[in-house]
Amino acid sequence: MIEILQSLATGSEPPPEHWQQLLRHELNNPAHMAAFGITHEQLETTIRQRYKLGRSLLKHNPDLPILWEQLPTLWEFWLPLAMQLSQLRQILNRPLVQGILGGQGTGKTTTTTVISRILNLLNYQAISISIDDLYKTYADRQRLREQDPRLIWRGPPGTHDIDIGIQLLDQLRNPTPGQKITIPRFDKSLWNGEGDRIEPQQIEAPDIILFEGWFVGCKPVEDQAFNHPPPPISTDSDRQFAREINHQLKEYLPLWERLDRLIVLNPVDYRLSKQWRAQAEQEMKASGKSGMTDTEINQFVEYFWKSLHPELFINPLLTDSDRVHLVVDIQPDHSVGRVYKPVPR
Ligand SMILES: Nc1ncnc2c1ncn2[C@@H]1O[C@H](COP(=O)(O)OP(=O)(O)OP(=O)(O)O)[C@@H](O)[C@H]1O
Ligand SMILES: O=C(O)[C@H](O)CO
Repeated sequence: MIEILQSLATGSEPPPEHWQQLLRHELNNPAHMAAFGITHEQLETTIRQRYKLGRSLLKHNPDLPILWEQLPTLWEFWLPLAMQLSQLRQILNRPLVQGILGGQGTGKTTTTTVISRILNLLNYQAISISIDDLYKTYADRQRLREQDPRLIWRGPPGTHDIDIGIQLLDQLRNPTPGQKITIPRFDKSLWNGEGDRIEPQQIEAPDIILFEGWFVGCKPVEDQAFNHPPPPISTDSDRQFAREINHQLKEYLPLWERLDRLIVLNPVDYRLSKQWRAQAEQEMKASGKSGMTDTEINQFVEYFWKSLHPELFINPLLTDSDRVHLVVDIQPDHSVGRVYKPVPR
């Protein structure tokens, strides 16, 4: 399969046996076909279109080496998702908001970058917005920390400006003709890594909005979930903090109501976030920037788990076919594993 996909980069027409292999590969994965709404009748056309699109993407985006490094992910996930979004956008009479939920380092930024490039080739304008863009300003978070010293870092529910997010999604979903839309932006490197809001971006209304974040679409859970929570929620004060954050999460539901669809990037083990974060910090240090120490990384990632634990808040979504349209398993090397529609339990 990988050799066939490598031919995407060469420009020569694949021989008939390669087409047959691509078709068989898809037919052998009915869950994948169902997830992207590919019927047997459309199979051949879809595969040929996907191939053509992949080839054009590689040709026009030499600055994105990840495309060559991750050809199977491109074939199994990014190309079919972008094709599906363009079809859905065509049916919907307004801009489409795609939510993308994934823990730290699951590949949200990479995914939204690649999907936007593919959508461009399909003549759709896409914009990526992160829940991080809604963080309160540095000054506001300083004040928040004075009131509640447990909020040592940005991140948990309570540290975002939800009203700005609601107004933003409303404007993006129903723009008036010619309207310019102001997108808030956040720079994580300011104030010694604490981050602050920066000059917003002004854009024309896009066709598709990719709204990503580490708890996008998560719902509050029953209070009893905190009676015997998973580690690192271990002390009484951890349990108390987790309960309060769970309560805060209610405030975010109006934001999630404005999503048309939700995808979950689901690491095969949520603890991989630590390893991925450590890799990212090492890369930052290698490029001459300052990065966190291993102890700091552990504390940072555990703070997120103590706020909204993936086992409590993400696992229930994996079988929630009403709210989640696609689950994508992410393997330790970042490549995709299974891609499927949740099956109700
Ligand atoms: N499919 C992939 N194949 C290989 N590497 C990948 C893939 N997706 C992401 N990565 C790498 O993993 C790291 C984290 O990816 P990315 O920044 O996209 O994740 P994220 O979910 O946005 O992270 P964060 O929560 O920290 O913002 C990056 O170094 C990126 O290059
Ligand atoms: O850096 C952050 O704020 C967290 O990783 C969430 O994206």
